[in-house]
Amino acid sequence: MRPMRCVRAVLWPRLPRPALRSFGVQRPGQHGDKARAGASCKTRGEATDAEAPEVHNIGAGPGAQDMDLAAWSKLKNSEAQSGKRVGMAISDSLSHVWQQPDAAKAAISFEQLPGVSPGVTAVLARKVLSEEECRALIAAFPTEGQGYMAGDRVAELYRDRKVKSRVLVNDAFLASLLQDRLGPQLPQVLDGGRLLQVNPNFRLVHYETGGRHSTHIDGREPVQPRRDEEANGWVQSRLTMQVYLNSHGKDFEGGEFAIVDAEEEGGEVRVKHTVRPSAGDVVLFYQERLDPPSQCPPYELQHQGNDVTWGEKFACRTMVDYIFPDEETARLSNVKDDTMFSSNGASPSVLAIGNTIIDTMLTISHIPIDEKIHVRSKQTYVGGQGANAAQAMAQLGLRVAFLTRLGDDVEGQTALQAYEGLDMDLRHALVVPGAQTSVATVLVASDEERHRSCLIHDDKNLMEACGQEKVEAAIQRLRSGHFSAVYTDGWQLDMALPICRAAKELGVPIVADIEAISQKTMELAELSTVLIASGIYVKILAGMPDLVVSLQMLASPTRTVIATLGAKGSLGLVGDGEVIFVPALEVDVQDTTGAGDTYHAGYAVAFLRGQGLEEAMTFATTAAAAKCTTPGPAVTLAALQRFGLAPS
Ligand SMILES: O=C(O)CCC(=O)C(=O)O
Ligand SMILES: [Fe+2]
Repeated sequence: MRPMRCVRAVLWPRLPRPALRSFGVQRPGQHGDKARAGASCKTRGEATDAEAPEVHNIGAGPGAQDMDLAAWSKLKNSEAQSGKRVGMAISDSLSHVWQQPDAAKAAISFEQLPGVSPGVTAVLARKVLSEEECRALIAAFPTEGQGYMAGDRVAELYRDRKVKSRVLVNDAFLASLLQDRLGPQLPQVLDGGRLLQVNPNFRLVHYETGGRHSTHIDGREPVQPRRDEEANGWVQSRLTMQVYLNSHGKDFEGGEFAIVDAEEEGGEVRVKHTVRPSAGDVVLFYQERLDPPSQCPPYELQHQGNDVTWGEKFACRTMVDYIFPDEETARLSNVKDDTMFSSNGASPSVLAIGNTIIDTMLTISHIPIDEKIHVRSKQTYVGGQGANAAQAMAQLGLRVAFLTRLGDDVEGQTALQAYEGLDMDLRHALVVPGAQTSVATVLVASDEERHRSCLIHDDKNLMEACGQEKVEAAIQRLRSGHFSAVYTDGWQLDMALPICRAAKELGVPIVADIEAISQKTMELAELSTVLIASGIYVKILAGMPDLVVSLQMLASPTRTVIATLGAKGSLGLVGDGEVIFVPALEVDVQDTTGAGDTYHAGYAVAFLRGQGLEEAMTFATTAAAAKCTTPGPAVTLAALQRFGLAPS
């Protein structure tokens, strides 16, 4: 067994890096001669070609005979490093066609693309540009001059594409227009970098019948992060923005954007999903990764532009650049990128599933038996494990949709009002006619014994009410990319499990609590991306007496496991890394009710912000401490503010 470290340093497990993923250099056998024949899987960096060889005098490319790849990469990179702009702008003379920003944004719809490996996210945005805008852009395609490359020259330089022409343009207006329209969809933070810009260097592509772009993965640009002195950071792209300017079925047949799986160079290409593009559609997806855990499926999006079988297809492509604090951060990828796109706002959206229980806390002198006593104080709170976590996540700035069972009684109304006050999305709440909302009466004795007794009432009619419709609706929204994560408190599993199964299939992370052992909770543990449970349940789930061994058994490269240990703190592990211990904070404790649920909420928030294990555990610990300083089961905004976790 590895020794446990009391850690302040390990943020992410040190997984072996596959040799070919070492950064920014030639990847032998992938760009080389062998790859030249036909469709090639993992021709990484293939699309890393912001500079036109002709324009910048780079006399060869990965498809050319007269220069080896290392030389080609070096040249290309030195060009990209210089930040040179290529070609001219095409939107200059088109001011009359652009739509009003609000109307343009209102027309856009988003869907998450299926068929991607877990860990990859690809989003299709429809109607980002209007047909008129697209027509104008096509009409403005240069047919000669700087940045223009005819098809035969493209074929010489790039073995994987057959086009009529390809033109590089530098169009800052078009870039800012796209950034504005897609703004909230673009992850603000990715791999520890901040969104910088939609790159103004576009490649316009004109395919005619027989044209194609065969299987590849889009590379980052520049190949090596570029130092930006002014912004005091390192710049590199992370996302591809593929824009379609005319329509399948109308202007051309074939030519679909296909997400594929190709195990080997020249091997069988399995199509996982195809998009029939229409004018104005944009596909956004994560580019090449450099450090996925070796055990995981490929994280990059292998894709192709299918053969155009009739007509002419027009598309243009650019990328989205991020700025990183240092070169090393810029080089790495973060395995949690499945959280990167949110559908309608800058902050990620979480689907929380779990219990609502209206808690009434009665402070009394002692626990009465066969006697009548007066209550000193009475306070009612909206609690329940799921509710505590959901309310804390909302206070911490996430958009929370809450799937919970409520009766149509006064208590149900109280809960709904509290959730509405936090701006939660309540369309998934299941309000059961004639049923009673779960309630708990907590007796808190102020005598020396300090006994606490809890009386819970769950209405059978409530708990057994069929949630099928709500579950189906939630899954549908999950499929359309609406949620960045699912949180479950481990209860109401008749509804939570089907949703978690769908989330797992889609690669949406699942943060789960487990407080009971059953077939269902064991399945939940298996599905979870982040499993946080009290130490005792971690041991029972692993079937091991030792907590560290239990963590090691349950954790994997794709599953983080955290054991909470009350006032002691928490232990966490991901993959085969080192066990992290974060001690609890010492605070003036008023009430520990809901501290665990608040820890879950804090972890989910930090996780969605892309924080590593220790950082996220520290955040969660602080949130739990903030909770302990206030009475009631749900943390208040004021307490979070006092601990610096929410803006004042
Ligand atoms: O034209 C298409 O549909 C795909 C093009 C593409 O993948 C690329 O330019 O990198
Ligand atoms: Fe591509």
